[in-house]
Amino acid sequence: MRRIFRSLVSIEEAKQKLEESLKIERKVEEVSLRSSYGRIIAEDVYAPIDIPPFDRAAMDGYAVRAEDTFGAEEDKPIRLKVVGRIEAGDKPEVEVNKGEAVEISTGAAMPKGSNAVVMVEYTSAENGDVLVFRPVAPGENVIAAGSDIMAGELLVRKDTRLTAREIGTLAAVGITSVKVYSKPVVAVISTGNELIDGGELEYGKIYDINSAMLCAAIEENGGKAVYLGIARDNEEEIRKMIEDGLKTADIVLTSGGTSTGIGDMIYRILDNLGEVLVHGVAVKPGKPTVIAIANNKPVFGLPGYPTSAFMIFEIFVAPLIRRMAGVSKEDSRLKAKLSSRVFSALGRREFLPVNIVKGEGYTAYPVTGNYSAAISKLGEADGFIEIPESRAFVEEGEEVEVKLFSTLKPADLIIIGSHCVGIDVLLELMRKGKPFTSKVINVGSSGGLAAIRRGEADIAGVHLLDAETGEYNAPYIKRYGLRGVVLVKGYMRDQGFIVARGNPKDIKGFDDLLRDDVTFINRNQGSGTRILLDMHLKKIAEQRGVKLEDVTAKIDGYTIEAKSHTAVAVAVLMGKADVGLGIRSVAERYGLDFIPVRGEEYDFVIRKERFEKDVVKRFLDTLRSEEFKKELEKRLPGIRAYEKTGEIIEFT
Ligand SMILES: Nc1nc2c(c(=O)[nH]1)N[C@H]1C(S)=C(S)[C@@H](COP(=O)(O)OP(=O)(O)OC[C@H]3O[C@@H](n4cnc5c(N)ncnc54)[C@H](O)[C@@H]3O)O[C@H]1N2
Ligand code: MOO
Repeated sequence: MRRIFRSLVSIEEAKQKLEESLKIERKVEEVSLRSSYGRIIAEDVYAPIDIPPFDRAAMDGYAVRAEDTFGAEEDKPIRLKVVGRIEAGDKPEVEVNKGEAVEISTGAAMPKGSNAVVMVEYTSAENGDVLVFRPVAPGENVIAAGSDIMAGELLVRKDTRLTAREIGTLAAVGITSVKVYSKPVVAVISTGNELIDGGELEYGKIYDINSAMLCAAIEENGGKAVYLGIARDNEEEIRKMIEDGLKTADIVLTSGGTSTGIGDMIYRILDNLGEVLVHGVAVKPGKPTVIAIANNKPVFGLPGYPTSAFMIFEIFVAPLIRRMAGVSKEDSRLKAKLSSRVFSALGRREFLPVNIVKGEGYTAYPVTGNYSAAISKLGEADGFIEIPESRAFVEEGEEVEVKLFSTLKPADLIIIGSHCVGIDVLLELMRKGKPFTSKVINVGSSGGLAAIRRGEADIAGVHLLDAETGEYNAPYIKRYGLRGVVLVKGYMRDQGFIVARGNPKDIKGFDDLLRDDVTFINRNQGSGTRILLDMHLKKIAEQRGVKLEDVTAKIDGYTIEAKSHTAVAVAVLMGKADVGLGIRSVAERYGLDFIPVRGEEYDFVIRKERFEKDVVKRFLDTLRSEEFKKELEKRLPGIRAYEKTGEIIEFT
């Protein structure tokens, strides 16, 4: 029988159960000081000796009795008898008596009787004597014993993370090894027949994401990751790997196989090996989480979806590793306004990854789409917001608290708008100069214009076709009432029909879409490609003297909407459709044929005052460069610079 989650527990309940069943031990080990960087010291360390251990000369010169030099002047030097010489490292055998001096070098131990050093610059050697031209005060140019560190002083406090500075201090007092907390060992197992670890990707297979990601997250939090491999969806194999993990590790993590499907068996295995504390948490993402105790060790069955696995790791596993490793972490949070309304699952607390952009205050851009399955969304995010169980949505503009993954580093260049691979090439060329950081947020053309209005984006990439005039972008800037901005003409993207290789259905134009033997795949409403299609269909309707609906009704597949150019190409590749509209570069990537319809003008909107930014200037220079033009030709067929590229239209 399939197991349906009996009842979801809240995050707090799950943590409580884990807390009650776990005895957290912090193990300690001794490591050499030289290899202790970044470790957490497990003891208070007191200085066993004074540093410096003896009075020592701070300058090259002569060790003297300060009193003997009183009254010395440039034209009335005092003569002292030189009775010896001490180098750094020597044990001083001589003594300085009244009227005597000892030649001394920086770092050498001061001889008995002396209490100051006259710098060599203010002396002159003469027949075994030295003439002193300036007086010194007692203690001058001498570093007193214990003045740096006094024996018995606390040097480094327990639980401190050792950096170069602490390590230097410990080295000063002769410490060569330190007690540090052992890194908790965390075993990582991926499960799933579909997973492979590099190599050629057969259809149906995917590369293992979770193990590499989790191993890094373990190290980030102060643990030691041990990767055990990929277990097939086979109860025996998974159980053996978990048992191996339990033998060597303090914590065992699996990912995948936690849910209720046919291949999902982690629950059963852990139920046999130990005690399952939690099966199902009221959280999104990460609902099908399993937490168990086996051999007195915690075992976490993380969900298979990468973002789900990561968030559950952050919520439950990371704090546990840090406690065992003695690592502390400041939560860093900030308040931001939400860029657009988001819907959330009632009854589950949602941890929604967001991207932070600074305009007037901070704006949080939620990642879009099915983010629990999409790893790249997590890579782009700066942190996440928590949406309570009781909320079905959070409104655009509402203030939210963002918990940051790490310190927020504002990017030098922020581009928000419609996605285009041409931008990636442009940024790559810009990077040949001075290094800079950039953030590209893909929220569609209209989202880009909104970000320009709010002052969040330096640059917005847009391709909005005005159905009335057939003109790109400029009509929309007017319609949006944007002022103080410029439209920089970008490049052309060839739009056309994507068809199977050899064009077996002989598609020549829009009329062919109405044929009975042709199946079409459409794009989503609001996309530029869809507007282009409907513009042409309207023309056909006018020519034939019928309504637009009569034309669209004749197209098999008009109501089937793909969300991206790539999705259109894949539908054609798999034979689900004969034809779709999209850009040439995607058709070529999939080895499909392409019949051009028209060029789409992809442009950039920039606030005028941002032209003062160096990176914005460089962006423009690169856009207009011959190199960019060539690089586009070489790498992105169907995206091309043209005579208008770099032209500027002002909107005042
Ligand atoms: N009928 C139901 N189906 C699903 C439910 C449900 O409640 N009822 N829950 C969904 C939710 S929510 C999640 S989250 C996932 C979690 O499922 P599993 O933990 O059983 O994981 P799998 O099915 O094995 O994998 C899910 C997904 O992730 C991919 N995956 C797995 N491991 C890796 C890895 N190491 N690297 C990259 N990708 C990985 C896997 O191929 C699947 O695509 O279940 C939903 N289904
Ligand atoms: O719980 Mo699943 O992790 O929503 O995607």
